[in-house]
Amino acid sequence: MSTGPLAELHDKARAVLDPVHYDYYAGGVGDEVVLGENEAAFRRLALLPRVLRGAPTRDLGVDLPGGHLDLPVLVAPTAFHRLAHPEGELATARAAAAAGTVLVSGVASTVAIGDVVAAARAVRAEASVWFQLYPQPDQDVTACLVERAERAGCTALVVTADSPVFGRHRRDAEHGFHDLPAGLAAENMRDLPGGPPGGVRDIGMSPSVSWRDLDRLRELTSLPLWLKGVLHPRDAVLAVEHGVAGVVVSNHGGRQLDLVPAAVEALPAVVDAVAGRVPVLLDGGVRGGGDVAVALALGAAAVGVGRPVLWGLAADGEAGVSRVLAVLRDEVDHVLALCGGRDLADLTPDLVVSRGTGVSGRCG
Ligand SMILES: Cc1cc2nc3c(=O)[nH]c(=O)nc-3n(C[C@H](O)[C@H](O)[C@H](O)COP(=O)(O)O)c2cc1C
Ligand SMILES: CCCCC(=O)C(=O)O
Repeated sequence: MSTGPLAELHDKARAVLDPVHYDYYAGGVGDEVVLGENEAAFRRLALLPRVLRGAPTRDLGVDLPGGHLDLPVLVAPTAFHRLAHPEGELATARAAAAAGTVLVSGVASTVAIGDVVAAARAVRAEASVWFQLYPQPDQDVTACLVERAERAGCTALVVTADSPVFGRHRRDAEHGFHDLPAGLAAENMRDLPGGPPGGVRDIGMSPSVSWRDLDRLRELTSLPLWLKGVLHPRDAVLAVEHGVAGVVVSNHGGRQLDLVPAAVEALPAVVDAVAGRVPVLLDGGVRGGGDVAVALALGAAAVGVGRPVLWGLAADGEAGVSRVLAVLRDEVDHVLALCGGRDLADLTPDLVVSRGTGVSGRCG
């Protein structure tokens, strides 16, 4: 059982959420093996701190294609925030902007992207919001979504590649949860080609999605493109060859294929394959500053958090999301100090060892 401020927010969220919506957020695919492994894999890793090389203050900033982060944690795209809180994505956007980080706002947002970006910019004029999308089976719909994101002022696109079909979530099937409650909708899907006038189209998944779709997106927009949901190092290389601005190592929070490795276990091979050509992000199972530090030491430029943000939002709206980001910021800073770091570049791979296997001598 975990304790601490983030676990408390999770407990509060569980208490206030409709159990069906709690299970939608919390659940994973299949037997939820990967869901558990994402967190468990971090527990199997340890940090070997360096001593006597500290600094009075630490710089946690990261520059990425599409925006600067004041802390190496951004908000991963998660669907339907108005299930958690009436202000939904508006509250999340304000909290992310105030913390100086990026919100990756999903196509499956219950607030239209233009309103999400406006909420972030009202808090901080230079706030960056990225737009996540699934390439839609109908290319006109994809093009329309990209245009909406550009018009809204998004500064990057995140293309999710791990969902050629949707994962089968048993908790949702058991509850019969298939539709949003009345009054909530995926607002970015309103008034699209082929959809009902004024109404909302379903978000499509396309089993035939291919690298050609990524190329088409590159032709459609000059925004930096991130490819999310990469686990195989060969795909990371292909992504670089297809001109992505960055790669997100992710197993969708254990919600797609229940056979894959934990995100942090897939990270090192992708980092090796990419070889510094573009930044690599990781999401999945990050639940504290120590996890952030481990992921960065293994080569991630920053990490995304999904469920912790949803728990903060459900527990206390904008203030709850702000608290999640403040806790992570404070914990990363503290761990970095304890590792004798002055900035994030001091988190190097030699600081990460496996728990329970001894420490082999490396003096690089
Ligand atoms: C409720 C929920 C909805 C999600 N919706 C999306 C989505 O619409 N698009 C997407 O690319 N990823 C989505 N994800 C995956 C997250 O972006 C991210 O990969 C994952 O949540 C990270 O794991 P964590 O929750 O352990 O931090 C969703 C995750 C959750 C939990
Ligand atoms: C069509 C909505 C997709 C949401 C999603 O990606 C998830 O629940 O994991």
